[in-house]
Amino acid sequence: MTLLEALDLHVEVGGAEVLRGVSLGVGEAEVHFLMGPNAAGKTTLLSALAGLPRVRVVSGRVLLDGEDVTGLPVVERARRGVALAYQIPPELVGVPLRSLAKLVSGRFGTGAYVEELSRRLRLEHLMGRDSFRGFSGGERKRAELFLVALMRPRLALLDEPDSGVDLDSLWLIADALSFVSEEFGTAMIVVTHTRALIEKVGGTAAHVLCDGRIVYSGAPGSVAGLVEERGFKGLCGEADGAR
Ligand SMILES: Nc1ncnc2c1ncn2[C@@H]1O[C@H](COP(=O)(O)OP(=O)(O)OP(=O)(O)O)[C@@H](O)[C@H]1O
Repeated sequence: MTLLEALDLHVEVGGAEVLRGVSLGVGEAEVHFLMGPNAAGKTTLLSALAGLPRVRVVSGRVLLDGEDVTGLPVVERARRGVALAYQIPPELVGVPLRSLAKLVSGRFGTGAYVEELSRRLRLEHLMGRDSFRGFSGGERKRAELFLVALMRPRLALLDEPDSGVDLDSLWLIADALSFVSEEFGTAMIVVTHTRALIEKVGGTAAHVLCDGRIVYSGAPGSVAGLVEERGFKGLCGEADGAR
């Protein structure tokens, strides 16, 4: 059965329509990439799927395991295995990363993976420091992915897990995404602008969102190649012309 289905979603943020009819299906353990120009609505889509109150679903539905969860709050969706990683994680003063990892892994039964994941993401030297406090951009992104992975979600919604990271961190993040997908069978929607990440992870499909609509979907490598070749301007412009 399809794990997650978005059906003709129309979503408003701050009174303006941002998503204008998005439909998307994600099966168990599938990895989907979401690409698109700035302000296309990628974060808004993840927020709507997670159930964040900052966005308002005007029409359309979100189904989880075939059940309509459109009206369910974020905690209820989290209980059903949906985890959302923000673009900018908050600093937690007085809470070392090790304690946070212990708390999360204890709750989700993933204690056996703390060491392996912290090693894969090269976080060992940060485990004693306050979570996210003074972390570099790359360290933040790696630490956040670490915590989301420890939740062993059924569906991870990852908003630019590679933003601002150097090439070494990019490979670590790609490796961790593949590991989590294979080891936990976690399905993912990953927002990214990075072709190298998509090619390294592989995955099921990539989608291009332009001005609140998905205009292209296909095999991850070929969609990423198309984006590089024609640019969002070309792709989004073409879709506009076809309407
Ligand atoms: N609170 C708000 N009030 C009004 N407009 C908003 C609000 N939050 C977001 N928007 C608008 O919604 C649109 C989509 O934003 P969103 O963050 O979803 O884009 P995105 O595709 O994730 O962009 P980026 O690649 O830059 O992260 C933007 O035009 C943004 O300015």
